[in-house]
Amino acid sequence: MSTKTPDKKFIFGKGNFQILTGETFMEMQYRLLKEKEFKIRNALEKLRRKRSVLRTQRRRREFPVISVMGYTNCGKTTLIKALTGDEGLQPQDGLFATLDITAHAGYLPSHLAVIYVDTIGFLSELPHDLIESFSATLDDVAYSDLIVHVRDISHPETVLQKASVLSVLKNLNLPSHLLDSVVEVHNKVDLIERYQSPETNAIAVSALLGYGLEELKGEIERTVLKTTGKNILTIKVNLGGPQLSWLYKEATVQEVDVMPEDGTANVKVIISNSALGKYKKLFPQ
Ligand SMILES: Nc1nc2c(ncn2[C@@H]2O[C@H](COP(=O)(O)OP(=O)(O)OP(=O)(O)O)[C@@H](O)[C@H]2O)c(=O)[nH]1
Ligand SMILES: [Mg+2]
Repeated sequence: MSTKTPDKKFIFGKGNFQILTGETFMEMQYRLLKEKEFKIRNALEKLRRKRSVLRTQRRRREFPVISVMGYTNCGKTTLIKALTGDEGLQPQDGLFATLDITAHAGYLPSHLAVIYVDTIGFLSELPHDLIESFSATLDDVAYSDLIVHVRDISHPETVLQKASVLSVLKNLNLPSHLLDSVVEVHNKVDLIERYQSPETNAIAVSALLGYGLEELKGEIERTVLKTTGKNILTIKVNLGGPQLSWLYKEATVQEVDVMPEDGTANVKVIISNSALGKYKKLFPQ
């Protein structure tokens, strides 16, 4: 499982500012990051134990949940492995390699932690009596924040497969915000010479060779920030007060720029609308 701390270069910012408690600024940031990592681990553990945690109100959840869907064998598990570095994942050549829904943590370019949900692959010729139980495994997708639709672009029937996936998605009664914001991924581009996507919005990747992953993460981040009502802001804080610790706990701190002269710092954060409201109430300017 990937619970790597985000890029130290960004997080640790400048200087080694001495805080009144005797803990250095670097030590404090390290401790706060550890606490954050602990929180992510807990959230994942809960997801594992109880899939219906996905049903806790979308808006109140701390980590955006991204459902990775697509036709069987298109490379969903390989892609999640590449995005999260989760070595426990086992892609396989064959139908229905993934038989249960699992959750995996990853980071987007601005250090936003997200949870990717690996789902069971679609198949158009699914026997009739199985369709219902297959759809039941996808019930919880309705509670995710974003759907990533992976396609095996090298498959001779890729267009039919897309149509079949979209038709199942339509029948799942998903909220319209999910259907309208699907990120389409064209996978296995390494098998096609000089691949040019006919769909302008699709992101071309090779999950196996790691091509196009940064572009995909960027697109996922932009869409997730939009759909979850999060903001990227720079907030000036007094290092003697509790603001910085609060932001580490309740938001995603991206960058801390310390001004040793006056004991303040400019803190770049990703923060939800609701956490921002709380912050303004707790720490009025
Ligand atoms: N050449 C190539 N092969 C890939 C790529 N991504 C995945 N594969 C291969 O495609 C096969 C299926 O990959 P999986 O990740 O298991 O596919 P899946 O969508 O999770 O499959 P199910 O769980 O069965 O629905 C494996 O043999 C992968 O190695 C890619 O970008 N390029
Ligand atoms: Mg799989």
